[in-house]
Amino acid sequence: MAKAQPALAVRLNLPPKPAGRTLVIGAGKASAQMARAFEEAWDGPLSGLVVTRYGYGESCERIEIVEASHPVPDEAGFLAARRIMETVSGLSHDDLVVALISGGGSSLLPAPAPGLTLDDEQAINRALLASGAPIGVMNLIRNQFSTIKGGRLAAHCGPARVATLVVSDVPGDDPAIVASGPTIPLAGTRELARKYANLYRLDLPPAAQALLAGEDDLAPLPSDPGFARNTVRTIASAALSLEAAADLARQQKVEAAILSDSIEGESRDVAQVHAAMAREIAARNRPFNKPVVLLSGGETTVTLRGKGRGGRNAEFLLAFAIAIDGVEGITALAADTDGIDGSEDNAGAFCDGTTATRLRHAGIDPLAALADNDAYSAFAAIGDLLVTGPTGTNVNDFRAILIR
Ligand SMILES: O=C(O)C(=O)CO
Repeated sequence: MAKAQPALAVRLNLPPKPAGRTLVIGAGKASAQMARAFEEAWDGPLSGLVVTRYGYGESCERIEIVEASHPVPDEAGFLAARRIMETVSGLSHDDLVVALISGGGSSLLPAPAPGLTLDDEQAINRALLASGAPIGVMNLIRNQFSTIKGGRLAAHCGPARVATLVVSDVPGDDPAIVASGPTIPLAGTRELARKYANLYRLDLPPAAQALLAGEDDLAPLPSDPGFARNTVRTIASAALSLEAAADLARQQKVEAAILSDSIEGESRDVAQVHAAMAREIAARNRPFNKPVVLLSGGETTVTLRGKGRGGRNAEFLLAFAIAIDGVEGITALAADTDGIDGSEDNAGAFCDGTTATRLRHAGIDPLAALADNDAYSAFAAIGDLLVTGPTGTNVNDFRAILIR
């Protein structure tokens, strides 16, 4: 067994060792790497189970890693959620549960509420993914349909203490939203969920509609006394990744401007604003002097209208490429930091002022590709996809726009 590293333990801000057992549970695209880091840092006995996306596993010595489906849940996730609940059953006041939570956990931990099936939970996820709703709204709605989300897992751990370590991929870094907060109660009522479901015209299965039409159930509240000893620490976030990118740019003698770590909105609209800013800098040196790199993060959304392939970052970049068509001196990267942009095999893509022309030369009409939500195919055709494979972290979107 590898020797524990106290320095890493301090950096991860780990909880003190308990008098009783230490159980590690977790879910998300970064959870396997978090489990491995935890094993390296923890000086004491432990056991546990975490679930991550297919292909995102790591080899751990003492924590079992299970893989399951994302973004639409499957049977493997369903079984993992059940086993995680069993792992934290019957604990004592002296035990410690360490929850390793990162984005993606919502679909990796399906646990349908009474009256719903896994099929229903899959249908709910598909409806949410196609709706264009921001993640805060999606997860508020998901909470209504789950026996594990919204703090229900933490409630099940009682009377043990729960220490949650979070890698945040949500705009604003509210830890209760990351992975639908299995160990952190989320403020939000069924009435609010109903309103959002109507606003985003969610096509929910009948059993989910019936459940949503009913009264609030007994979801734990943030003020529940059972949570008084629990702690939550965010150990990585978009803000930190943007600051690291800015430092790197400055080392290369390029000024960096962090626009925001929490940009939300329809990808193509967000692209228009970023493109307008980049063109303004390219033409007039305002609001920043060249050379500068504009950095931003958050989570944009795509309202599906077409039948093409591609995630929100490729869609952002296709709209951006159209908006800077022919402009010199602008180069952009947009990617999902977990290594997978939506459901394809790319993290994102690159573009510049020649992209739209190169697409036309390849026989692709950029506007038609955008209308069909087919940005992946477009960038694949000209060899401008960014393919990293799973990165082991997940702090959401990353955009870098260099203006020289
Ligand atoms: O809820 C999730 O799974 C997300 O990806 C956001 O954290």
